[in-house]
Amino acid sequence: MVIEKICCLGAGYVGGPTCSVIALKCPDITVTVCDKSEDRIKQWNSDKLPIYEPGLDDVVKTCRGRNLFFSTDIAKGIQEADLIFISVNTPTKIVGNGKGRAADLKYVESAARMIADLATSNKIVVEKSTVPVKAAEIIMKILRANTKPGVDYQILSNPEFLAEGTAIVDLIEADRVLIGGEETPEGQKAIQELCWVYEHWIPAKNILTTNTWSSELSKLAANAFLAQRISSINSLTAVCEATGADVAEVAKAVGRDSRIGPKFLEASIGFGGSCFQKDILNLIYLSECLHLPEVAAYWQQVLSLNEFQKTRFTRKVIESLFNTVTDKNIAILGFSFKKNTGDTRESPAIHVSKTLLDEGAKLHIYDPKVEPEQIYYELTGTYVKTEHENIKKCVEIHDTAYSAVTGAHAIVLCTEWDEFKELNFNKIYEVMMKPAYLFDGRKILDHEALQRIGFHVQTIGKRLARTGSIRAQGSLTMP
Ligand SMILES: NC(=O)c1ccc[n+]([C@@H]2O[C@H](COP(=O)([O-])OP(=O)(O)OC[C@H]3O[C@@H](n4cnc5c(N)ncnc54)[C@H](O)[C@@H]3O)[C@@H](O)[C@H]2O)c1
Ligand SMILES: O=c1ccn([C@@H]2O[C@H](COP(=O)(O)OP(=O)(O)O[C@H]3O[C@H](CO)[C@@H](O)[C@H](O)[C@H]3O)[C@@H](O)[C@H]2O)c(=O)[nH]1
Repeated sequence: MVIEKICCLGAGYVGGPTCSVIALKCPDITVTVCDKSEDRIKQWNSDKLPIYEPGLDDVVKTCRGRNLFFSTDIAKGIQEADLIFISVNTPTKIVGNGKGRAADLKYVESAARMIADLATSNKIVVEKSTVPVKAAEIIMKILRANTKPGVDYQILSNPEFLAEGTAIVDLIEADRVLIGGEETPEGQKAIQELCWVYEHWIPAKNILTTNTWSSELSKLAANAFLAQRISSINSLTAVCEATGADVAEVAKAVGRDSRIGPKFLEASIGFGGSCFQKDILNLIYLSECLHLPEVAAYWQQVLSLNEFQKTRFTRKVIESLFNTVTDKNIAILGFSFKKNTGDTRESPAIHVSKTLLDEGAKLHIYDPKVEPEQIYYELTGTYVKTEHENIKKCVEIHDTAYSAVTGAHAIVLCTEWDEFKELNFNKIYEVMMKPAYLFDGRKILDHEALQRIGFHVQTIGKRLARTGSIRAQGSLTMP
């Protein structure tokens, strides 16, 4: 089979950018991205795309209407396609068996059932969503139990490794593409067909093929390893603050060992995003189901350390502000889980903001890409506007960082947006309450320069020397 038409179920952070890049690099293939959400598809077809991702607008503008289409007509998409990506969400279960840990596969299952109902010709079905090991078996069972005469399915696993904020570059210059399939001649043929799609721009040596279960597990393993590095360096921040070591210096020295490498060793207030926690919980649940409590406990510690880090940082803020933030104005700079995305899922800024609100603070939040409604949603758990009225009494969303910090007792920097490095802190110091506190949760500012201006500065993994101009009002170190 030559792949002429691809359909993708799920027009989210993965389906949208991935298929846009496939359309860009494969002008001979027609790509249709389908979603059951009319609103989302309307946005993909508008000038304001539903997600912010550097470079995405240009790719979509080049291909949309040419060989890239966004549609709610799932039936047509499925029927016409030779190959179907399943890129639906796989959140952590919130009820029932395995709640709080297992992945909820209801959207994957419903996508498989739609394909089974609607397909009238052979399909290669590709699991792109992140799933527990053996999830492809569920898709296989549903499809093969409902096969119509003359329709044959091959199921592949092709996990996605893009990171938000760098998705387009990650897709175009992928370190590797991973494709798992059945160890049968038909399975191997399907793998080769998907390889052919990627070979339009990915060197063949960077396309790894495995069996289905290795592919599924590799995705969980990659995220677990990445998150483990962050928890490892974050665990040392507490040691640095207590001893006078500087975590940036430690990370540099450790990362120079070519066996360890320098990437993903940035200490922070903790990792966020929709993937790390969810996928490690998934791995923990899998380990428990396989009666491997030691393995489960090992990965659980990566998550526990992350919670500890978020709590430790927030406690530091409160303790420094004389152990009370009641009625104090706190400016929160950055609300997304990392720079260059408007995504707030599991953002550490949510933990910081909720804790400060519980302690009675008034928050002034600024983020260059997160919509106010999204911030209110994260703080209330609902998009119902009338339910936001209460929180609006203590949370104000600002259009600029300067407006957010005016009259603030403290600034808490939660996301490493580049524009925060360019702020005029002399001007900011003037408009803040005194003593003026600044907590840099991302280690991106020039702390010595801030101290010279007069700020009381605290950061992660480094005990800052008190300069002459500083009259320390709170404890500078964590217990
Ligand atoms: N966000 C990332 O950076 C990232 C990276 C790699 C892998 N992943 C994985 O990819 C998957 C998708 O993640 P995401 O962030 O794109 O999720 P998302 O929530 O942004 O998008 C999922 C979309 O699927 C749609 N959908 C659900 N069921 C559907 C159905 N039956 N038919 C059509 N559309 C349907 C939803 O309406 C939603 O728009 C998850 O498994 C995630 O773990 C995410
Ligand atoms: O040294 C670091 C690197 C990252 N982070 C934080 O870790 C979180 C996740 O960052 P990142 O991994 O860059 O973004 P994600 O979009 O969550 O991407 C991860 O999760 C995706 C979904 O599975 C995978 O595809 C990617 O490969 C994997 O990097 C963010 O809060 C970052 O601020 C740190 O604190 N220190």
